[in-house]
Amino acid sequence: DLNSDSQALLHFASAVPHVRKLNWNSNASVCTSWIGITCSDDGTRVTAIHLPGIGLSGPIPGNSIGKLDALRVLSLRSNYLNGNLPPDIPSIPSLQSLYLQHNNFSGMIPTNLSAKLNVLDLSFNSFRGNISLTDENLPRLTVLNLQFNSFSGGIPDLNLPRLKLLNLSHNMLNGSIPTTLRKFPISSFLGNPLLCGPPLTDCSVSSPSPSPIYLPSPPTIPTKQEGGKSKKLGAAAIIPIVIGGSSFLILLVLVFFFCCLKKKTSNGSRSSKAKATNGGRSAKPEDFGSGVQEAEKNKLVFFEGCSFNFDLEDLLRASAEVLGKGSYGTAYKAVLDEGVMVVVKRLREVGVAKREFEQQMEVVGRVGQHPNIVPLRAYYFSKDEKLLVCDHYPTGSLSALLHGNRGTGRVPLDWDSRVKISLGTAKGIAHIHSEGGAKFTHGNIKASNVLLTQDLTGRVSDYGLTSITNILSTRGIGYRAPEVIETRKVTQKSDVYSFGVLLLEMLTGRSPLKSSGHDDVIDLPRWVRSVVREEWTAEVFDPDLMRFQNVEEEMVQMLQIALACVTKAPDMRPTMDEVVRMIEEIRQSELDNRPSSDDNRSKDSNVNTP
Ligand SMILES: Nc1ncnc2c1ncn2[C@@H]1O[C@H](COP(=O)(O)OP(=O)(O)OP(=O)(O)O)[C@@H](O)[C@H]1O
Repeated sequence: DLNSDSQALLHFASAVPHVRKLNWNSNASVCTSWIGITCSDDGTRVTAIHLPGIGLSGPIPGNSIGKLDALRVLSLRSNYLNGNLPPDIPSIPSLQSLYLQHNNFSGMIPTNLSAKLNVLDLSFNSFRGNISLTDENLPRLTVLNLQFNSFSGGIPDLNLPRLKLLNLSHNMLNGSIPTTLRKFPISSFLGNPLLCGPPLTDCSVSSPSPSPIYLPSPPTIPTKQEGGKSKKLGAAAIIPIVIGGSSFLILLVLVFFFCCLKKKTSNGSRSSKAKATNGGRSAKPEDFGSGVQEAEKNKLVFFEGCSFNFDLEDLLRASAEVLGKGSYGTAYKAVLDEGVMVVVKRLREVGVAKREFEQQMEVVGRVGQHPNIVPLRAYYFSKDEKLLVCDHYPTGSLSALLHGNRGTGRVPLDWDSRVKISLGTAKGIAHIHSEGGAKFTHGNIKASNVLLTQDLTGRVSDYGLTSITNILSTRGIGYRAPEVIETRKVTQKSDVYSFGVLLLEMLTGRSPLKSSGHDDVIDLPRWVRSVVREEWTAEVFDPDLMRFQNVEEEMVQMLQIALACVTKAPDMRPTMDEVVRMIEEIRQSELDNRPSSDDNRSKDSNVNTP
């Protein structure tokens, strides 16, 4: 009964030290006031325990939680629990979901498991021995996550018809992957150098090459304070910088004079045709057509499949509004005669010749054919003007949705939408990386470059511009990987870092850029790591997210992914394909275990959720 449940819980709380004090006391109601406890509808039994990241440490005593024989969900993930898992816990007959990831449990998995288990997540622990699971004892299993442990031996031939998500990666498993499990993706098995067979390399190949291993830093494990030291430059480095800098300045002044002179003499140029407004004011000096010469020779180049029916003349006649000034140039919203809205980006400082520009546009056009990418519709190149044309997205960017309109009527972006946008964005970047070739990067991943469709699908914009403009966005500095700050070279791994910062932004609700200017930058990864080090992970999350129930587990999983992406060493970061798979796993378990996150749900309506 409820009394014996509360006695067992008090025994657990007194035996297991915890940093964050639990408010469990025998005088208060277990069901309505004890933190982390959910009861059955009639309030007679404890059905779920959610105690993620509260600094629980040491072993769990037997005869404590194991006595809660109406328990359906147990989530003790992201603590410091260690020792063997008491066998009476996974064998609780009613247990459906067991989340113990990111602790330091060791020993073997107990053999007697609840036949009702639906989710078993023991990942990121030190469990060892064989994976002693059988079909018979787990007929309902849909999620099995054992990644990052020390399991050894062969994988049992599990025929689990309901299993949707399997992750055995990064263990010490060997032998051939059973045929029943070969339908799972390669990511389910990576990081087991002695494992072979589809989807890994064929077993006939003598020694399968070890797959790359990256170790995401678990949020509750303290890491060393990051060195904030700045390197001093020696004279040998300063002299070329000074000489280079001065020559560049002189060149700039000359170019400026030349441009002024040229402008004065080019009367009657097309610029007079363009009507541009900026919040109702004329924005003549900013007209995106002012550099267009000999329009008949340099027509707009449309990409294949583009259904737009306008030409350069129409574009230059359109009324335009400045959307914003970015590092690569100014973006205008242009309304064409038929009411069609497009965005014209006027590039500045294009550092390549026409041929190279066209080649890059070919790649950009090809890469843009994906549901999570803003396709480029057309471009224009002449000596004095370079324009890119794409669709206008009235819903705006992720940045606007997260940080804009902080007033009272504001509707915060809910968790499910954030997961959907993150997954879409990750897929878009992964596509850019695979379709564009190993050297092709986005180079400027940030929340204002993730545009949203009406149904909140994330689409990545502004890709592939770093190589033609030779500009590193100063506005994106808070998203920039540490190695890019040193080398000024963007890579696919630096895109992964920037995406990690974007995930942190989405989780914390904090922007890595302060609106007051680009010098004022928050180092989000450093801030998050420091809060996590203080052992209270929940503090990092956006207060707007805290009102959605039963999403903490997913938020912590997403935080793990973000922290893996912002690992300092580029090689240790996952690839974007891996990131997509990791987010999909969250999405999948979310779909399997939880109705959508709306704030009206009753506390007990989804006890199957961590
Ligand atoms: N196609 C579009 N539809 C709607 N809004 C857009 C579109 N393209 C850009 N924007 C918005 O216009 C503003 C200016 O965009 P722009 O890309 O020029 O600069 P940025 O993203 O702030 O910086 P950067 O040049 O470093 O990418 C941003 O707020 C961006 O979200």
